[in-house]
Amino acid sequence: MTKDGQRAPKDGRRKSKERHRAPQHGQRPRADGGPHRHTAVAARRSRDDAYRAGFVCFVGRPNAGKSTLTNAIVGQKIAITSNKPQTTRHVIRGILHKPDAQLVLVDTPGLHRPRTLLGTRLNDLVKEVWSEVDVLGVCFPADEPVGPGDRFIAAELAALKATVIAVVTKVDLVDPATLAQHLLAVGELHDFAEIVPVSAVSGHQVDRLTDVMIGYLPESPQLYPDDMLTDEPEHVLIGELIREAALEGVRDELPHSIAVLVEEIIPEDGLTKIYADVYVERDSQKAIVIGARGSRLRDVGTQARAEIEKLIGTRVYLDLHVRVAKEWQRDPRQLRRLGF
Ligand SMILES: Nc1nc2c(ncn2[C@@H]2O[C@H](COP(=O)(O)OP(=O)(O)OP(=O)(O)O)[C@@H](O)[C@H]2O)c(=O)[nH]1
Repeated sequence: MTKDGQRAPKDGRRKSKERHRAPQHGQRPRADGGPHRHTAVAARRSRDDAYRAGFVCFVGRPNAGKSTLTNAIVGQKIAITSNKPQTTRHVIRGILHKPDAQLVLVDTPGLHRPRTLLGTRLNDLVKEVWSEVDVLGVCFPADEPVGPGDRFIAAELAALKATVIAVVTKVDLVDPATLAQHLLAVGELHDFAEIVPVSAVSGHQVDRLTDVMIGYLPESPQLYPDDMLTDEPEHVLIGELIREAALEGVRDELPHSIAVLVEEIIPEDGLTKIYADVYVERDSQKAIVIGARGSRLRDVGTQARAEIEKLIGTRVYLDLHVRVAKEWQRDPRQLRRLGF
């Protein structure tokens, strides 16, 4: 990036290729799983046990712990997490492979009362996913009392065809008596098929939750190849890692104003060059993200680069550019451009 924020000419840069192509959520993909599929799974399966596969979605109010739980189940950092509500914007899918089952996790933004066009789009997205999955895990954080946000979600559950399970998250943060009371309060919200307390941080009951959810999946052939952990395109995952780094330590109102668009990914010998734009809504926000003499943006770059290197396994050169897209959360054209 040059001093006035302009980029060098784009000559010679190739557009990135998406690594995996897979069907949209809810849509059954090819039974042969495409070119990477191993045949070993079929052989491992015992003839008596039905193989189960299907889609599971965690829902819940913002900050309920959905992304952390998704990561704990899939065992790799796929959905980004942060302690700011509404971090998750994209539907990100993690895939858990077991000898007798395949559990496909769809991660959604928290459902909330919308205040902007972005809010409305996010809620529509959440409901679209709900109508397509086999199991819905509604997350209730154990360290916060059941409140209006939870009741708002519970009221939306009645008409669904999916099996609805209550997941009481973050149980490591409360004592047994508080947990017991919380479980009772949750039980009164809806006629859940099961109520499972878990801690994604300590790992407590994560395996049990997985088994419970698999039990409610339909009998089905394997849906995805054995080695696939997510079918999100690489540029989306990279954009999310940059956004996560940009959210670190900024003022509370800023997270909702940050969006990231990865423009180009250029693999070279052992090095991947990544060019990305960080969008904010106002000039004042741009100054915050860049920091004094660019110090903050440098930190964001350093942190994001380390995470991206873990994800793609090569050294990374990261070029970040901060741009202002005025009021992008309310502007349909801008929202489309930013992928919403
Ligand atoms: N102690 C503890 N903290 C947790 C646990 N699960 C999540 N958290 C923390 O809670 C915060 C929110 O977690 P996320 O997984 O980002 O929540 P989310 O529901 O995906 O949030 P949105 O993206 O806003 O919808 C983060 O700071 C997590 O580290 C848990 O089991 N124990």
